[in-house]
Amino acid sequence: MTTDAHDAPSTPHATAGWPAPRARSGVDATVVVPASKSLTNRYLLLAAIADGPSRLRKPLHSRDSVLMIAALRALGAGIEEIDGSGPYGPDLAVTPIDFAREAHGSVAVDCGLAGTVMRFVPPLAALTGLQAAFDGDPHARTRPMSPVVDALRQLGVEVDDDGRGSLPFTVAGGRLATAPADGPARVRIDASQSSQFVSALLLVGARLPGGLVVEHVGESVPSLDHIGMTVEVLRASGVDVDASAPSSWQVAPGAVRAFDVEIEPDLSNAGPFLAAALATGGTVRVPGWPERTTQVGDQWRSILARMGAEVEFDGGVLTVRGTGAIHAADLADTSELAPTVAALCALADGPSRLSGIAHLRGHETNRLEALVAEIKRLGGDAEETEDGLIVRPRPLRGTLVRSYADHRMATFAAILGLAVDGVVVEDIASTGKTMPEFPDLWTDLAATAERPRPPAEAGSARAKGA
Ligand SMILES: O=C(O)C1=C[C@@H](OP(=O)(O)O)[C@@H](O)[C@H](O)C1
Ligand SMILES: C=C(OP(=O)(O)O)C(=O)O
Repeated sequence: MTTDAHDAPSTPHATAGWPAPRARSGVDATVVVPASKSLTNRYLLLAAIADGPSRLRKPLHSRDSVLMIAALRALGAGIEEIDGSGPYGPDLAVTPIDFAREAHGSVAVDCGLAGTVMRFVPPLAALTGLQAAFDGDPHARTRPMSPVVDALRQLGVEVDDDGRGSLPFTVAGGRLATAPADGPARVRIDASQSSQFVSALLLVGARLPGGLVVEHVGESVPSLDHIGMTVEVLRASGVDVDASAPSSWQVAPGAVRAFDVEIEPDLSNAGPFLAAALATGGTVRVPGWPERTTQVGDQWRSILARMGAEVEFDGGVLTVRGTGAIHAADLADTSELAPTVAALCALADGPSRLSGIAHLRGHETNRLEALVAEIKRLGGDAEETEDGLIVRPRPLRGTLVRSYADHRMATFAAILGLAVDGVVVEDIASTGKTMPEFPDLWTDLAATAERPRPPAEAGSARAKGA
């Protein structure tokens, strides 16, 4: 289904087309992947409500983390860049918000297109007593928000949204951190459109004087791994979270312990690089892969093996070898991994089905619609189902692939560009949302395919730490 929206440029500021590098033989690279967006932004927010100064080591520096930092500073946290050990920028030192101080006045929060900012920060604003006006990119205004607004109203916080239930809105008072309580506050929300609605409330729950119970009512909650991540980072900071009942979470009141943490690489963003091994019949290694993680991107190990790769995990390095075959797949609940999986499906040996991802219609763009439109634009065949996609491989031809300001649509196009002549990616700068280094890393990766080398030599893209 191609719509008018999908024939329009992604953003008013879209960069000119980026000719995607083609790889005519297998890539052979070690890629140091920058830090996780989801972990960086959770730890930043927790540090802002912690009981003392915290440090984030090897954090992400991207548009989404910059927006989170600006929002937290506006609400009273101190955040400084300090010497770091990460290859992609300094560490971050965070001084928490002083909730004992009377807070007056109003602040503006730019959410950009960051779900973690637009969903996680409003409940924090409601803790402070400040009036906070939230807005974001044009498409941010269409992303689902009303469960956060509803939850704040259930907690007695005034939210002025002119009845829209979406950005822009103002959290206009409420001082949840000091509200009297004789038991946990309770909210009931429908989180079927985003797990971030639940995470947003759990993250601040311990700072409510009686704690917080969040109950979900409605269809199933998507991206459950991300709620697991929220629960785990809270518990690691000494917060008691009961997640034992289905669709219900209870956060006990108490201090959020200050921390010193090293952020894991972003395993979702590792996806396009690992997919390059399959798309080119090459080898890609990602060092620093955690032994244990709550990141959904750990699923690459099983997904890529099912699609035909040899996958090995040894000494903290994940190695993916393309075998020349890309098998069709029937995969459920791939969450934010889906655009990368869809690129491989378009190159696979038969039709694939992705299910359990209806909520991708509320991501940076309507990803189901966008993926179908762009696969078709490339000469492939795909269709939307109620909760996902069917992708039928066809011979593809190069063209300008639209990004819709969506970093994962840009990287989807880059993967196909490795295997198809003449792919041009619109607005490659959209990758700056979570990985500003993407164009350089990708160019380095593709160059390893062209380089003649003796069989024993391992090529390397930014092989720092490898
Ligand atoms: O909490 C988080 O950090 C995220 C949760 C998920 O959102 P949805 O539940 O809306 O899919 C994921 O897709 C997003 O990229 C990051
Ligand atoms: C859905 C995503 O982002 P956000 O955090 O903006 O929801 C994503 O990065 O795939």
